[in-house]
Amino acid sequence: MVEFDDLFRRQLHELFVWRRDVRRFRTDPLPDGAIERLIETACLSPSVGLSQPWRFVIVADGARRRAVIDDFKACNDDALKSYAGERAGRYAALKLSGLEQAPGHLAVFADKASDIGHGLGRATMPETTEYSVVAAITAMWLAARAEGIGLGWVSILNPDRIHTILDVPSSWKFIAYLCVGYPEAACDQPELEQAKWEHRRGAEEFTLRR
Ligand SMILES: Cc1cc2c(cc1C)N(C[C@H](O)[C@H](O)[C@H](O)COP(=O)(O)O)c1[nH]c(=O)[nH]c(=O)c1N2
Repeated sequence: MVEFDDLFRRQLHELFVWRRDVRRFRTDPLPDGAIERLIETACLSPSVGLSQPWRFVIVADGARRRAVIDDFKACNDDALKSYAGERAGRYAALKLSGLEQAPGHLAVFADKASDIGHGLGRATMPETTEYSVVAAITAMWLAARAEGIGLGWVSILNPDRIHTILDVPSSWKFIAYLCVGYPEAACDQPELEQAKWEHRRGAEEFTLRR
């Protein structure tokens, strides 16, 4: 049986502290196989009924990547219109994706039609399929950071449009579009906090006792 010592636990904590959502990427490419390795790690994640509902699409085609970037721009323009006054100014100043610079684009879907796992755990909570995929993305996020690779989650996208651009099966539900690459800088504070958009709150604020 594998045991983990205090040094490992301290370093693991540092990994949690220094994992970031990255929007500012260097343009140099990732080593061959880096994204595939991260996908393999993600596949070790928990999933409802061992259904492994995650589906990954490595987006290398230039025209598809450009179409995703165009969709992001359109959705981000719409999002800006939902804010007014000073908040709109702040939103406009945010950098909310590294799609143009990141060498890696990775789309992640949940397969809602798969029989893997024989439905265990999903009868009353079918949404556990999507939860399982999010768990895998979180594992990938941390595994990437441990290798010095940054990952940025982009959700300012139209899911139907992404479906069409990537031409994936209709039973796949779009979960995330991830930018992958080397970050320009490391930081232990969320970028949205640095930009004074929102601040990180302590666990006590989100914990009830009954
Ligand atoms: C489901 C989901 C969706 C998104 C995000 C995250 C998650 C979990 N985040 C990143 C988010 O803003 C970031 O995680 C928080 O600001 C906290 O920062 P750190 O991840 O700690 O750096 C994110 N960031 C961004 O710039 N554009 C985006 O579209 C999204 N979408």
